[in-house]
Amino acid sequence: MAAAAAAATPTASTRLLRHSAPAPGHHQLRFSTRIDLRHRSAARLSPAPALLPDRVTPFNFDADGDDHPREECGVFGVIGDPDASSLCYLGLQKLQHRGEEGAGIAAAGVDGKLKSVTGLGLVGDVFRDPARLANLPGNAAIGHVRYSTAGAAAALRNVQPFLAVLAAYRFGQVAVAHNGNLVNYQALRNRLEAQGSIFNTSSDTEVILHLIATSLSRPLLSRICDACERLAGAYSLLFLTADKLFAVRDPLGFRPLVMGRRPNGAVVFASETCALDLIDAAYEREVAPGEVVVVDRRDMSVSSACLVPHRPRKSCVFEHIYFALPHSVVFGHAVHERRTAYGRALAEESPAPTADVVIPVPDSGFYAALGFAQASGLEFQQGLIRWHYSGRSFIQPSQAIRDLAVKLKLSPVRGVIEGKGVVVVDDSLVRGTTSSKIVRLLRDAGARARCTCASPARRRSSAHASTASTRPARASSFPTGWTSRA
Ligand SMILES: O=P(O)(O)OC[C@H]1O[C@H](OP(=O)(O)OP(=O)(O)O)[C@H](O)[C@@H]1O
Ligand SMILES: NC(=O)CC[C@H](N)C(=O)O
Repeated sequence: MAAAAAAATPTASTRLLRHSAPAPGHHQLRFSTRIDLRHRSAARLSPAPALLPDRVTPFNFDADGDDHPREECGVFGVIGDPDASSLCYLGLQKLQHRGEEGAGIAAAGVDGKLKSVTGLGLVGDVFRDPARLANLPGNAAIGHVRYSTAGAAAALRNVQPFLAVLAAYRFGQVAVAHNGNLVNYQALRNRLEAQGSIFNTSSDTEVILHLIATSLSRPLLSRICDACERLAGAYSLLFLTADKLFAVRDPLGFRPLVMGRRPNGAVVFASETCALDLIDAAYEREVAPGEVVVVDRRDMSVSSACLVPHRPRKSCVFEHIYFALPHSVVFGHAVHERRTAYGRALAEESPAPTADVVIPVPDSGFYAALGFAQASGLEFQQGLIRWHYSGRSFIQPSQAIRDLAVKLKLSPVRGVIEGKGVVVVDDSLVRGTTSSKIVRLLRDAGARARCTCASPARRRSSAHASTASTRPARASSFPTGWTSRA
């Protein structure tokens, strides 16, 4: 059929089409390719470097001036387990803190057919109806929780995994889940559209599928490598086909991706080790920066390929400061140990000899405050209570809602702080929404509060995406009464 279409259509045309009448909640994308060979040959002769924009920012910034980093997203994949989609659901629940805008799972059935279910909102909401998981049989699945970097947050079509049919090729269906931000995606998209590709979403992730579809390499692994070599920015990716699961990490290792194994031999990939722990998968190792790991479900063989020669890592420090859960191991280091060390450093740089008590801004400020208290010999107390029915205030969509969310989220414990010199330690300040509210909360509760932030101010941006040299909080955004590390 694709050949007939190609004959009828002289121009190159790569289509990513939604099924004409998708079932409610289903987001199945059809990727049919009609390509003019002359056009494609010409494109192959031109150089294919990663297309870099003139200016890149450390984090993705919204056009509406919402200048917070939007780099999270969680990916999870399992292969070789009959309960793959249920395990995926649990893994995504554990990664919920990495994205609350949308969630989805794609699974490969025993017949080799891929199906996906996606929806807006939390994992529990998307899969509230048990029929949705039941509709995803098979022993391999990948999943995604989204915190958008490109493309509308509230659009179902942008929720991953994307499921595409490479109709003109024997590879069949491919599903993809992506954590990261492609800084050259607009340039790539412009080029692909000029060559006839038709995009179905406004997500940067979709360019990866079009690059795979238009690559002339064989087999699919080579196509994936070919596509990834054109990407600039951050990508930790999971691809699922009828018989394989591919895990890919960008050459600089911006975003985390780990690999583990269940007692029954099933291989698991996740953004954070906390999701492995939950499903009794033993942590084996990180997917190395620039590596592609391939697991074949027919014999469960695991092989590895290298995208590009080794380059120095540029892992995102914000993973350790805020994004990841404290019991995860990220970039080979325990997150809670890193946070405690940041708190100790803060105490050394800004001692508080006259304070009575140290309190954290829960949850993610906990270990930094503990480190501060340990290093300064001060009492450590829970002076703010976190209300857990609200999501992470940092990832709420509008400022007005964020303001109310902080009030809803944090309440002072008057008995702990009243009349005392209180050192308040938070892990990070992004917009200052939380910190400015805390100053008023604590003053009203009768405390003499000194508010501190365990992250140094961000002094400069680095190329591509958030990196170890990027400081997450901006000095200019620090509200009155707050200090940070130098
Ligand atoms: O300066 P802001 O824009 O307010 O963002 C920074 C705040 O957001 C984060 O907490 P979050 O509400 O996500 O809760 P958590 O620590 O429990 O994850 C972070 O720990 C800070 O408290
Ligand atoms: N935060 C992320 O990793 C988001 C993935 C992808 N760029 C999206 O916008 O959906």
